[in-house]
Amino acid sequence: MRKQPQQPCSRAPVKALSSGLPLQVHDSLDSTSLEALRYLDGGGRDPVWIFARLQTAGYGRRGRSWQQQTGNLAATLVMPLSGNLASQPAAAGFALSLALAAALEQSGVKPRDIQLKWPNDVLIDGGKVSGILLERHMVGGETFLAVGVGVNLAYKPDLPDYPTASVNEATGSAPDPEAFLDSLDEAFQHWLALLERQGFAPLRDAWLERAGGVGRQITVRLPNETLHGVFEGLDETGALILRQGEVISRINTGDVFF
Ligand SMILES: O=C(O)CCCC[C@@H]1SC[C@@H]2NC(=O)N[C@@H]21
Repeated sequence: MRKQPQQPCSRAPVKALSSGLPLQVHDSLDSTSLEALRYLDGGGRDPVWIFARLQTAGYGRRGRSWQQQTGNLAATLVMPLSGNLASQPAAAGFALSLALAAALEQSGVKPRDIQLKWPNDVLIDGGKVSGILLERHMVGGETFLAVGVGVNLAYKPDLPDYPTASVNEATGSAPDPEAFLDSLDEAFQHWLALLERQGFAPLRDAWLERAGGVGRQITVRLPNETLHGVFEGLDETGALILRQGEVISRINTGDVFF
């Protein structure tokens, strides 16, 4: 029988998702990913999803802030980094992107309107509907992965830098965040199990089938420079392969624009 997770930092109720994974439910948190760190610091070791109805200080990749209002999804899964993920933690981001596409379809978003954008964004009609944040934590000699995910279910933020989307806008109704997380987790566990059985290749193939910009000219903004080239695909670690004339680069971090 699965052990109940320790709850060192909160008395948040714990439910079980359909997959059997426990779910901590918080009314309000600064950030589910910060709570994940507190969970580990407080001695928590078992896998757990941490979910907040309201998140007041969410953050994203490269230190950006992540706006979330009640009605949208904010959650972080803490899990030991083991198996194939240990050598390839980035695969978790591709597995979760694929799971997001499936959960969005289940919520009524048309498959043809859903597109994946490297590394881990999911778009509806070109607008960003979700973001994924992967963080590695070393605690007591063990390594854990915190997989944070935010999804615009009910509302989309108005951002100056890029277009955004919400499920509500796409389908006319907003799924319940906990129900959406249940379906997301189920699909995520499916892709993680496939990663364990067959490695990254089937995830890479499935991701590329739904990805935007493949085979086309794209722009990649890196911390210190901006590159233009053809998006050739992903390598065996999930790095983006960019061709500029005869020069092939493998990019591990950056923002892509189609
Ligand atoms: O696109 C990004 O930059 C990633 C955004 C990740 C946001 C989620 S919301 C749940 C979790 N808690 C956080 O503070 N961030 C992640």
